[in-house]
Amino acid sequence: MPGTGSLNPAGSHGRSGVLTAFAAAKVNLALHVTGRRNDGYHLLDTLVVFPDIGDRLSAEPGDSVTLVLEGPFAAALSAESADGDLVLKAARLLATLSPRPLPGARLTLEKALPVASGIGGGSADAAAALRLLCSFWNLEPDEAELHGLALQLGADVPMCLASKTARITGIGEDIVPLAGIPPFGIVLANPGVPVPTPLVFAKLASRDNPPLPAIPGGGFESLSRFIDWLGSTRNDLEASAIEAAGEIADVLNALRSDPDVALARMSGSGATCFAITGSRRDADAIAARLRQTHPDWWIAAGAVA
Ligand SMILES: C[C@@](CO)(OP(=O)(O)O)[C@H](O)COP(=O)(O)OP(=O)(O)OC[C@H]1O[C@@H](n2ccc(N)nc2=O)[C@H](O)[C@@H]1O
Ligand SMILES: Nc1ncnc2c1ncn2[C@@H]1O[C@H](COP(=O)(O)OP(=O)(O)O)[C@@H](O)[C@H]1O
Repeated sequence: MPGTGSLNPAGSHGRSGVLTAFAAAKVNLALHVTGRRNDGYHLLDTLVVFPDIGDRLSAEPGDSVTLVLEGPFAAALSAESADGDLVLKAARLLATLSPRPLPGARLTLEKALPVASGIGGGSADAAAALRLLCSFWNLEPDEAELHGLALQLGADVPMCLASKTARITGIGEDIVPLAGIPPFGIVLANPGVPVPTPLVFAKLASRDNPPLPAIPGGGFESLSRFIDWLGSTRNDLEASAIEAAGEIADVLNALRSDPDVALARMSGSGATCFAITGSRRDADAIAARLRQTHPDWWIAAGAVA
């Protein structure tokens, strides 16, 4: 089921011998940059959600570990070395845990999320690969060991391994699941410009910003209360991302001009922006309108449960 696949440790069985997992997009509803470590990595305070919009990974028996890319954004990845794909990197790293040789796995990635776009598609794929191959190879690392492997693959991979609404601090490793956020619809829109994450961090004007405001202990009693709270938060990477790719401002303007959008902001280091709506139905309607005016943008609608 979309939205939960990468959460499902066992993956789900399809046709015989095939395991599948869903790799949900990661959306930073708020992202504060609060400092910088000595190694140059930035300290974050971020609230992430995982809508039912994402990639799909499957594994079936094969002679060796191979990856086939399919789907709308397969070409964007094929241009890069297949060896460098985070799915294969995750497979190689996981295999180091096994004292015995492991059987081959023919992996297929249905790449639906745009690449290098601030919604952690590669990180979600890597996390899905870890979960899926644990099941495929009958490996049972404990959660701490898996978390350690995930962090070696990228700062965003541990949160994608959890794939649950959470407040994240550190560089991405300190994960506190958050309950009490009402469900909402979401629209994702990307103008088709890849934005390299290191460039956006490098362009930051300020690296010591205040953390997220307090989150009410009992959660938010309504979506409008949650939107009010979000209104007092920021994405500290937005200005430097817009400096790198001015199209992001166009996406934000287009989303904010729709009367059914409650709040619009950039996710991660961009260029994907999100809009929060009252329901999935509103999100579908907004996405349909946006496709009329911007047929060249990648636009997806979904929900956060
Ligand atoms: C900005 C965020 C917010 O969730 O999302 P994306 O825009 O990538 O989706 C993440 O922190 C991105 O995490 P991820 O994409 O896994 O980063 P990595 O591959 O580990 O790092 C790529 C590069 O980004 C910079 N980087 C990344 C994370 C961080 N906390 N501080 C950094 O300075 C570093 O220059 C690093 O070399
Ligand atoms: N399966 C994958 N999907 C996306 N990107 C990948 C993948 N494997 C490796 N990468 C590399 O990771 C980089 C970051 O990708 P991605 O996770 O999509 O970015 P972001 O976190 O900004 O959305 C890409 O530029 C690409 O070179």
